[in-house]
Amino acid sequence: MSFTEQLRKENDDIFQLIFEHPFVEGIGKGSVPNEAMEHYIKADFEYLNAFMKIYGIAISKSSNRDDIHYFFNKMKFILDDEIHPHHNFCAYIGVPYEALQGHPLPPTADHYVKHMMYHAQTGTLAETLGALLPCPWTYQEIGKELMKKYEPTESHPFYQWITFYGDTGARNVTAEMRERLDTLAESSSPIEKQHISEAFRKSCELELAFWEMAYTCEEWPSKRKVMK
Ligand SMILES: Cc1ncc(CN)c(N)n1
Repeated sequence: MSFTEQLRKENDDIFQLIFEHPFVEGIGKGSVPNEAMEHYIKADFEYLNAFMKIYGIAISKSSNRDDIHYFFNKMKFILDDEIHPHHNFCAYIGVPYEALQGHPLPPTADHYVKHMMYHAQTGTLAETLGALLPCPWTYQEIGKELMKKYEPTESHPFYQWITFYGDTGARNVTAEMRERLDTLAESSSPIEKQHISEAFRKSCELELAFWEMAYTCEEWPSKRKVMK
């Protein structure tokens, strides 16, 4: 079993909880409360901005052009392609995308991006990938699960979102990241592998928490607007 297969197996409990989450199930059924969706897009736009900055940190840790090229392409994927699922959600709630950009992150999303930043700043490239991998992997599996369970057609309100993550483009993002991490893990020490596993599990937890954050429209306790 490869290192990332092992990670997937150890964290299957969280993957199953994600598939069952009411926000995710709502995408499959074609009905999610507008406020939850708006909360999700606001947080996810800024989350993906932070994700690209972490790719930037990963570039600074890269030792060859192949790695630099890889992270550069993944950044492009977020900029050019991953806006489509956001547009799908915006169309559903009838709010312009621009109105949902530039908002401060709610606590859970804030925690998630800082968790990834921490591993990127203090850990190796492999540890950084361990913290990043649940992002593409959980969504790719959500897309696959929803396609299998709901067999959406073009008239489904979230057809674009589901097919985007269930289709080959998103599958490749996960496969390529797994391949890189598996290669790096081959020369990682047991303690480094431990750090990668911990970073991976916490990111899985935070993926689940992100859906809950959006579904419950989580705010900072004081309700006062926080600075970005
Ligand atoms: C929080 C989160 N996790 C994952 C993805 C899919 N890249 C996303 N857009 N947002």
